Amino acid sequence: MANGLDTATPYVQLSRAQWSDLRKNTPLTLTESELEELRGVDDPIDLTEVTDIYLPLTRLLNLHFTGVRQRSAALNTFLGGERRTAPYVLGIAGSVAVGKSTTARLLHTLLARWPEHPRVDLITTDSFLFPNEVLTARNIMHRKGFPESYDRRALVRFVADVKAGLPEVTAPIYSHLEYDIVPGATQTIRRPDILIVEGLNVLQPAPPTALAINDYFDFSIYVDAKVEHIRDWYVDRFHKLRQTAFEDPKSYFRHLAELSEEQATEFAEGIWRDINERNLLENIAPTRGRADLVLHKSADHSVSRVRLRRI
Ligand SMILES: Nc1ncnc2c1ncn2[C@@H]1O[C@H](COP(=O)(O)OP(=O)(O)O)[C@@H](O)[C@H]1O
Ligand SMILES: CC(C)(COP(=O)(O)O)[C@@H](O)C(=O)NCCC(=O)O
Repeated sequence: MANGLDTATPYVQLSRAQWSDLRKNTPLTLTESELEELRGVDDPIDLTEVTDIYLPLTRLLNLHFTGVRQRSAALNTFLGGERRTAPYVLGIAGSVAVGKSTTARLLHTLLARWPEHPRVDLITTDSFLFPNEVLTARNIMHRKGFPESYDRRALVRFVADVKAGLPEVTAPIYSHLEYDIVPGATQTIRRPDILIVEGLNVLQPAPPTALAINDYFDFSIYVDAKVEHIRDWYVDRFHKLRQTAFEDPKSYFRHLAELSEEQATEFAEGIWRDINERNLLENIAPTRGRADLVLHKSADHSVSRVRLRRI
């Protein structure tokens, strides 16, 4: 039990210290100014967190990537002939405001610095939200982020096409500023070594007889924290956004820049309670057990323990 490795459960539980030891000799390839670029709004992540948490994680993913490549080479040998190796797909799940996008952007940068997988792409599932016009027509604007607010069929098709090695696969683009899909804008994924898919619902199981995006995942990470901490982070970030993004004339929330401090807190707590917390409890948290790795954050946003699934 002492090293978390000899329990009978499918999970290995590791303290922060045990996990950070698993960095071994993985070098730090990120500078303070690069980290500044990758950090999310109001995310206090520093280079110690990168060294202690993200370097062991990239070491694990690099080893796992190599294992998956070897497995697919074995299949190719069996089947004969030349076959293109499929991109390795990594899913990142968790609540609104838990810091998934910082995790995803950091892994995007760090993983691309390994010689075995220099081409890493990142997609966030908000690209597959229905446009506000459709959400309004379906009377589900207040359900943005819930499973039914996504074009799930298009999302599954997208991940399946990337995994199948299609030379170019396109996706729409969502703007947090405009709070909507950007009409006509697309992003193109061109056969990366690794595709990171980040979003609230990436671990949702498929409906009967269909496939889900996680059927195409090689590895998945759930970013976890106590609900009351995530709520505080959401409200704090809302205040930060009021002084930054919401001041932009293009911001969907520009009218909120005018609210008093108390009104803004009340507004943010309302959205948290009615939309994001509900979605977390009903749809997102129940998928945590499906993740290969859970990063558990404490009140100060730092990762305090890690759970790795070994079978
Ligand atoms: N209203 C907004 N305006 C601008 N940026 C936003 C807004 N809401 C969220 N963001 C940014 O969008 C990204 C995704 O946020 P979110 O879905 O809450 O996930 P997470 O906090 O887990 O990364 C974050 O980088 C966040 O800072
Ligand atoms: C855009 C989101 C649904 C997240 O999308 P994801 O990329 O995780 O699929 C979320 O950040 C959001 O805007 N939720 C709606 C409620 C709110 O404004 O907080």
